[in-house]
Amino acid sequence: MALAARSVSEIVLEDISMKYETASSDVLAVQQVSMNIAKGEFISLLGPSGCGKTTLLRLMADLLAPSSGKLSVAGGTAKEARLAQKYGIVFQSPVLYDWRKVKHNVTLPLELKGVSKKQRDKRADELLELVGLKAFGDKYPWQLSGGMQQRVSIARALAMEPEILLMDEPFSALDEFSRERLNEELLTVWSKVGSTVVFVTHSISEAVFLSDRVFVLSPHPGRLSAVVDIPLPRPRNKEMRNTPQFFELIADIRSRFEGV
Ligand SMILES: Nc1ncnc2c1ncn2[C@@H]1O[C@H](COP(=O)(O)OP(=O)(O)OP(=O)(O)O)[C@@H](O)[C@H]1O
Repeated sequence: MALAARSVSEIVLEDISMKYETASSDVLAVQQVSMNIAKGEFISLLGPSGCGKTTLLRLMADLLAPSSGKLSVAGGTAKEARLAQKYGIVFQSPVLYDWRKVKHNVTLPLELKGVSKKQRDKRADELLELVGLKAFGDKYPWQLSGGMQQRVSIARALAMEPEILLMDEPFSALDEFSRERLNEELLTVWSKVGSTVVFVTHSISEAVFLSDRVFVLSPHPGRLSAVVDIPLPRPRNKEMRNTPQFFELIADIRSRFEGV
C-alpha cells in the first residue's frame, strides 16, 4: 500500500501495556506500545522470542484485555470488532478437524452461522481455488502436507470475508522452500481480498518480503523499538529476494536488533 493511501485507521494502539499476573510473579509482556495500522495495510510484528508479539496479536483480537492503554479496531472496541466477526485468525499450527473433509473444514464458520449448504459449497470452491487447493476439497487434512494444511487454515480464516486477518507465525513450521512459496501465495490472496493483515514472525526476510511496514519489537519488557517502511514495489515476486534493495532492508532491520 502506498504511503499516501494510509488514510483510514483500522487498528490503533495507544500506550498499551500488558502485565500477566501469575501466582509466582508478574510478567510485563508489553510496555507502552503505540501503533496505528491502516485499513488494507499489511504489517508484520517482528522480534525475538518473548518480545510480546503473540500478546499484541491476542490483544488486537480481543482474546486478552490490556492492563492499561487504549485500543480501537475499525473505529470501535476490539470486542465490537470480534462480535461483528471482523477477524480471521490463522495460528502457528493448522487447527483442522481430521474427520472433516478439507472443504468442510473451510466452511465450518459458515455452517455455524447457518449459511445454506448450496452457498457453503459455492464458497468452499471459491476459497479453495483462491489458495490453490481446488482439487483437494474432498480429501481429509491428514492426506495433505503441512503447507497445504496451512493453506486450508487460511481459506477457513477467509470464509467470513474478514476485514482483519491476524496471523501468528503461520509458516514457521515449514521448510524454507514451502515457506517462500506460501509467502508469495499469501500476497496473491491478500491482493484479492484486501483485508488488513497483522503477521507475526521471527524471520526478518519474511517480514520484509510481505509487509508495507515492519514493527520491530524488543524483549523484556516487549517494546516497540522501530517502525520500518518497506518501499518494495507491489506486486512482489521471488526475484525481488535477490535485489540489493531487499538485502539493504534486511541489513537495516538486523542492525536494529544489535545490542538488544
Ligand atoms: N499466559 C501467560 N502468563 C504469564 N506470562 C505469559 C503468558 N503468556 C505470555 N507470557 C510471557 O509474556 C512474554 C511475552 O510472551 P509472548 O508469547 O507474547 O511473546 P512472543 O514474542 O510471541 O514469543 P514467541 O516468539 O516465543 O512466541 C514472555 O515473557 C512470556 O513468557
